[in-house]
This record gives sequence, structure tokens and C-alpha cells, in this order.
Amino acid sequence: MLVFPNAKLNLGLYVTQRRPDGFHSLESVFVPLPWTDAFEMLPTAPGQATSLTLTGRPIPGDPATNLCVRAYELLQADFPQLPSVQLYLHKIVPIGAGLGGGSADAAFALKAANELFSLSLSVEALESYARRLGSDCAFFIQNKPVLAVERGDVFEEINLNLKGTGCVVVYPNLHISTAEAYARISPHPPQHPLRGALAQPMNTWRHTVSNDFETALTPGHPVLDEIKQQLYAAGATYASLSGSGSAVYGLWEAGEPAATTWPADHTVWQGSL
Ligand SMILES: C[C@@](CO)(OP(=O)(O)O)[C@H](O)COP(=O)(O)OP(=O)(O)OC[C@H]1O[C@@H](n2ccc(N)nc2=O)[C@H](O)[C@@H]1O
Ligand SMILES: Nc1ncnc2c1ncn2[C@@H]1O[C@H](COP(=O)(O)OP(=O)(O)O)[C@@H](O)[C@H]1O
Repeated sequence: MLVFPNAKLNLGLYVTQRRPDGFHSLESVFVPLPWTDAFEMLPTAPGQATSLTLTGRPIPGDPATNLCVRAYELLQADFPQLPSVQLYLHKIVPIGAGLGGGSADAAFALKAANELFSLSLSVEALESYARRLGSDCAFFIQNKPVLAVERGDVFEEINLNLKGTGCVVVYPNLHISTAEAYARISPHPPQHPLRGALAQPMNTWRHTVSNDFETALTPGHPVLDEIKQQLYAAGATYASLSGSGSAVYGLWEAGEPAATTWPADHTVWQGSL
């Protein structure tokens, strides 16, 4: 079974509280971004072990602990009848970019196994496995715009139609660890709660919708603001850091992005939401 795990963007991100479990509560709108990896899952011949073949962008860390392997092993622990599998991951989405790429691979591995082996797991059951793999992993089970709260793993419906919105994402080849980014934040309630702010026209978001990680990380990484200003210069209606970075995106409510030259070490994706 071949699937295409997509990335996500955060529209606004407020870290509201430090929790007793060491994690943080947040308020953010997660939106699917159609920048994808390619992931294939095939049953192995009897007697063979599970394997993962990686191509594309190098992924730091031991392949045995890759999130798509961990996702499959989580299911195998509860469904011992599951066979070994051959996994193939062609990595395209930048890593440590705030785009949730690893979490997407894990969520799509859960969904692929559920379908390939007819496990009949409900959306709730799949989300519960996903939560055990990463805070933003559960989002990719339903993969639709939501207001995320708690650890970013509890979702509220939000009425937001961004279909067709133009989008440019720029990754400046800077790996930011999510844990380190959280450590730089002083939690506080949002000045403009997201549900209300995002209900207003997109050209107001610039003044009301922000990302706490952007505020915390920009002084140490001026390239983040340089990209944002270039996106606005290219006509973006709204621009922001995604998640804990380092990818910065621009949205075009109408019209096309002006041609922009980016440094050679930046990776750029352009398309529609
Ligand atoms: C910041 C966000 C916003 O969407 O996205 P990314 O920038 O990673 O894409 C997420 O909260 C990232 O979620 P995820 O990448 O799944 O994080 P996890 O693997 O669960 O946790 C990595 C580390 O981040 C910190 N962490 C994560 C989530 C959270 N709500 N509070 C935290 O304090 C913890 O230190 C944890 O050890
Ligand atoms: N399939 C995978 N794709 C990307 N990163 C993975 C994967 N499996 C494990 N990881 C680990 O997860 C971390 C990055 O996860 P990712 O979700 O891409 O981060 P971010 O959401 O910040 O962009 C890295 O430390 C990487 O080694």
C-alpha cells in the first residue's frame, strides 16, 4: 500500500501553560499542507523481519527508531497476528521544520496498517495510538483543519475554508529541536484568541495572529524574519513561522507570489492549500 504523508502548518500558536507532565498546553490551528513524503507498506514473505528502506532527505537517528517503524510496532504489540512488513520511506518534507513530517509518517503508517490488514480500528483508536508517538501525530489521522489544544493532541472543530489559498513555504536549512524551542518560551494566555482572530479577513491576521515560537526564536535566528519580510514583499497576505520552526510560510488570499530569489541552501515549496 502506497500513501503520501503530508505536512502541516500552524496558523497562530500560543503556548498557554506549562503542565505537570513536563509538556505544555497550547492553542493552535493545524492545517494540512500538501507537501508530501511517499511511504509504502508491504507484507514480507514468511520468516523475514520487518525492514525499513530510506531514500531522499537523510533522517537523523537509528532507522530502527524511525517513527513509522515505531508506529507499526505499537500496533503489533496489540495485534500479534500482524506479519512483518517491508517499509519504504522516500523523505521529502524537511525535518525539524515545524511541519510535522515525522508525525505524519507515523500517523500514515497506522492508517496504512489498519487498512492493509483490515484491523477495523476507529478514528478514536487510531488517534489514541498516534498520541503515544508524538503530540501532533494525532492531527494527521483525520488530517483536516482543527483548533488544537492541550498538548496539541485534542481537537475542536473550526470553520475555516482555505481551499485554493496560495502558499509558499521556505525552509532555511536550520534544524530547530522542538524540545529546545519549548524551553525558550514563557507561557501566557493569547492576546487575541485564535477562533475569533481567524474568523476575521486574512489581511487582519498580520496584526492579531502570531506564533510564540517566532517571537522567542527570531532574535537568535534573524534568517526567520528575513524570510518573513521577503514573503510580505512578494505580496503575501499573511506570513508566519510554522510550529517550532524553522520553516516560514506565506499565504496568498488572491493573486500569485511575486518571483523571489532565495538563497541556494533554502528549500522552497509552492502550491495551494
Ligand atoms: C511545536 C509543535 C506545534 O505544532 O509542532 P512542531 O514544531 O514539532 O512541528 C508541536 O507541539 C510539537 O509536537 P511533537 O513534535 O509531536 O512533539 P513531541 O515529540 O510530542 O515532543 C517533543 C518535545 O517537545 C516538548 N513539547 C511538545 C509538545 C507539547 N505540547 N509540549 C512540549 O513541551 C517536550 O519537551 C517534548 O519532549
Ligand atoms: N519518519 C521520520 N521523518 C522525520 N523525522 C523523523 C522520522 N522518524 C523519526 N524522526 C525524528 O523526529 C524528529 C523530527 O520530527 P519532525 O516531525 O519532522 O519535526 P518537526 O515537526 O519539528 O518538523 C527528528 O529528530 C528525527 O530524527
